[in-house]
Amino acid sequence: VGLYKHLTSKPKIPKGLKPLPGPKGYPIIGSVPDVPEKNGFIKFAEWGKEYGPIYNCNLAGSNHVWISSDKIAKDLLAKRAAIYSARPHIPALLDDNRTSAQYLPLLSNNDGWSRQRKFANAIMREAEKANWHHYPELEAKRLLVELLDDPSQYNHHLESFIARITCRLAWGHSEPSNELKQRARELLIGVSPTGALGNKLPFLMAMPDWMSPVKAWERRRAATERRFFQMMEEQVETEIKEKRAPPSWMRMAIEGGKEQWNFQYKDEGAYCVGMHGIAGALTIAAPMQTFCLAMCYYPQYQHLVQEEIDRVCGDRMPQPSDRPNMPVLRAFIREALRWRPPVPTGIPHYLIQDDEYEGYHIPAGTTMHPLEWAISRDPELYPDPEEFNPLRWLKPEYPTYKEPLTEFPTMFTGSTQAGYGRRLCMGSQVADEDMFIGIGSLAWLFHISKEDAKRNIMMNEKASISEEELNTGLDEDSDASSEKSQEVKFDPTEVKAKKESKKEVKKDEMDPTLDYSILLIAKPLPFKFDLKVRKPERVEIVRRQFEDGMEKGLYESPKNYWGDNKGKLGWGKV
Ligand code: HEM
Repeated sequence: VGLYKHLTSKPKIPKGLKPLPGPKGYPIIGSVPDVPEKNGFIKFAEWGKEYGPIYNCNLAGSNHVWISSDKIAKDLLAKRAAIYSARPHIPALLDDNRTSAQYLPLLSNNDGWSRQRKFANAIMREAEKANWHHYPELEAKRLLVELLDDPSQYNHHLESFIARITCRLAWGHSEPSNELKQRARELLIGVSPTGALGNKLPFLMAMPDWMSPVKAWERRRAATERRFFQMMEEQVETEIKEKRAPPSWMRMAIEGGKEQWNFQYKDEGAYCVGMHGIAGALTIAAPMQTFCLAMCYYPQYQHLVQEEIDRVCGDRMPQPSDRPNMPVLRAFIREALRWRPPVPTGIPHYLIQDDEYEGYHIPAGTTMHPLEWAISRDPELYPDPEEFNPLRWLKPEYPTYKEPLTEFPTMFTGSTQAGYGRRLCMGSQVADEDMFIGIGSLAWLFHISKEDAKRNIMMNEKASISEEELNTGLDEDSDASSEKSQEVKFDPTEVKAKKESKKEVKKDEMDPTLDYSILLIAKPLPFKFDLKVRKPERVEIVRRQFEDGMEKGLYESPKNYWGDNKGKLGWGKV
């Protein structure tokens, strides 16, 4: 009875204030049954239209507030950051994410968080000064060759591209990239509300391992992760002793030591570096895959980015110094992030003290969601928000247009996708560089289309993709050839409005551009498309450069860290 009373009790509303509106839900479980597992963020956005840009929702006894407006998110999460910067508890992890100083993005704003953010700032600035050691350009060559040789594994190659850059930044080597991808995937499952069962049924985490497979899975995940991070630290330590350690975040952690970074437990530096590796490994691959998807369904725009690349780069691959000269490429990237936000529900903040907003009461203990999906669909700011339309960043008649075009549009940095207030993403500059070079290189070499896709490119290796993705079906009938539309023209000096060709986007569940994975970071599920080489001479150029790099030993092969994977450590079943 006590538990029932606790779960069904409503917070007391101080005099003069109103409760936030929101769906009523059911006793105890609240609105859980009304939220579909797939694309739940669309349901939350619909409720935003029904109840307003800030509303309240009970989910299994805990209080959640969903924000669909950038202004409100800034008013609360940034301007009142002192009380809105903690994180909610994630039940499916063994150690308390808020205090364990393992995962910086999941820590509450305590000493561990300040210490690690300081370290993160330093490693990012240092790597940025060194132009990220040109790792994105180096890995872009390997990516293109892999796509030429085996396009059917495109998602594996795109994810490897990102993971290899992050591994090089983190530890100075690309060989742990497959392991990093798996670590990222497993942690993502562990922390996603739609991932590990322990997040839906927290009591499973209180049982002994033999009664709770989900707890045993988490134990193996956590142990494997710890050992992996330790091994990487040991490797860099040895290399430092032997004076052959490439620059890396781990090397900075070791050389600065406790004196500089004030790490409080033995593996803290290894975790902080590893966490940055993980944060980078999957997030950036999502917009890269979204870009390919958008090119298939909005073919009228692709020639714009190709023209720009040909004009600026000719037969060499894009490089970081091209950035000011390529507003169109930046606009495609910014639009891909807006159209399909990589973290559509946002990463939640947690309110530590009762608050009031515009006459509404928000009780302490509320989980606050900046709902990126809805925030990036504000029709005032983004007319026809469901359309992928890169011109909204390039033509003066759109509210989002900003000059000078040498600087705007920015890509990830400065977008709402990077979060709010004191918890702003630490990796936005890495993300910008990786996406600019990665997506730019794809558009430099390939024409992406669905039109001639005769083969099924769904033969993903198990190693490249998680079970939830493998299990989701492919709509064999979907074919973009019916989506042919006129090419759109864009002249940067043109001021007058022109009517763009419009394409109808189906908003029902069958819309293939909404077929995304269900975890916290959403990426398109594998889909059919065709990669056609645009200029055969570019193939020779990129192959030659890659072979040169191979001869110089610049490209390491992936390493297997756990042998047959049957011991206490290794890849969990996902
Ligand atoms: C396109 C790629 C990326 C996206 C969409 C993304 C998104 C986000 C979001 C939404 C947050 C939470 C912000 C908040 O709580 O208000 C975040 C935090 C964070 N991100 Fe990123 N991120 C990306 C890339 C990266 C990369 C490449 C790194 C590092 C190499 C990184 C490191 C972090 C860290 C450490 C935090 C935690 C900051 C804190 O809680 O204090 N992210 N990111």
